[in-house]
Amino acid sequence: MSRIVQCFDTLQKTGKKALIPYITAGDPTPEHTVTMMHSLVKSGADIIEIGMPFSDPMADGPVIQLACERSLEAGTTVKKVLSIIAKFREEDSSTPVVLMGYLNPIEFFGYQAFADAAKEVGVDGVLLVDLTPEEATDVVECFKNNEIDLIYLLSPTTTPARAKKICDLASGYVYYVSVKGVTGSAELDVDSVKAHVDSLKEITDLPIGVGFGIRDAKTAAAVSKCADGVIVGSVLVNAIAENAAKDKEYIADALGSILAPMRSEMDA
Ligand SMILES: O=P(O)(O)OC[C@@H](O)[C@@H](O)c1c[nH]c2ccccc12
Repeated sequence: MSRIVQCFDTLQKTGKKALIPYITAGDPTPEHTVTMMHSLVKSGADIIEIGMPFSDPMADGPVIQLACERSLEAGTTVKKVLSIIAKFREEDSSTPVVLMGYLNPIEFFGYQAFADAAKEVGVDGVLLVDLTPEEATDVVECFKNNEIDLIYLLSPTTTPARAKKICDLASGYVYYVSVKGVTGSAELDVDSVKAHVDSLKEITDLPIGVGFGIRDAKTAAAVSKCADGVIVGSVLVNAIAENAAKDKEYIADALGSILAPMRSEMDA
């Protein structure tokens, strides 16, 4: 059983929902990330989504675009991201880690080489934003052979037929994007999310995580009532930006103080 499957299994037994924070690896520098990851776990994260910085992050709004810029500026490479995960694993062997990224840098690294290295350092899942189910086959094999879960995005505009096709390829969980648009959106309509998640539940048994536009504890709790997990990115990344000049413990605490209230409100 993969760490991700196990995680959702345990949560389900205790009636809890997954809290999945996102940060960009290497933001503001590669030296910061591991400390931040441990702080996120301490503050209630069940799974951590780590972004691999990319120069042209099409699905990201300004907050995460700038995080990618800071990270690339600080010299973060795919190799460096993998070494960050290895370092995190020295002290945490249980929290699932999902690497999120765009195909270009990974294609350059080599899909098989990347999947092998990701497995080696303890990555549990990958979310490749621009990997379409049509072109997925050989790429998918590289990850499947390494027992790495492939997380796919479903959006409000995904047709039921396509959603079914994607869910059949996916493992671990599926990621329902709550709004049309990019990361860091302001508006999320809980009723519409609930309706979409309910209809996805009819076509898949995989857990459903919901992300985009969740920035406070109240919204996190409301969304967690209608899904299996909530993903929170830009509000954390924004706190990194605001405190980028401070030391890493300070930033790690700042992240914890955003995440912890979400955890308590979700569990209340
Ligand atoms: O930032 P938000 O609105 O809280 O949404 C989470 C999101 O940032 C994270 O999951 C993510 C970062 N980059 C992405 C690109 C595509 C899909 C998802 C993502």
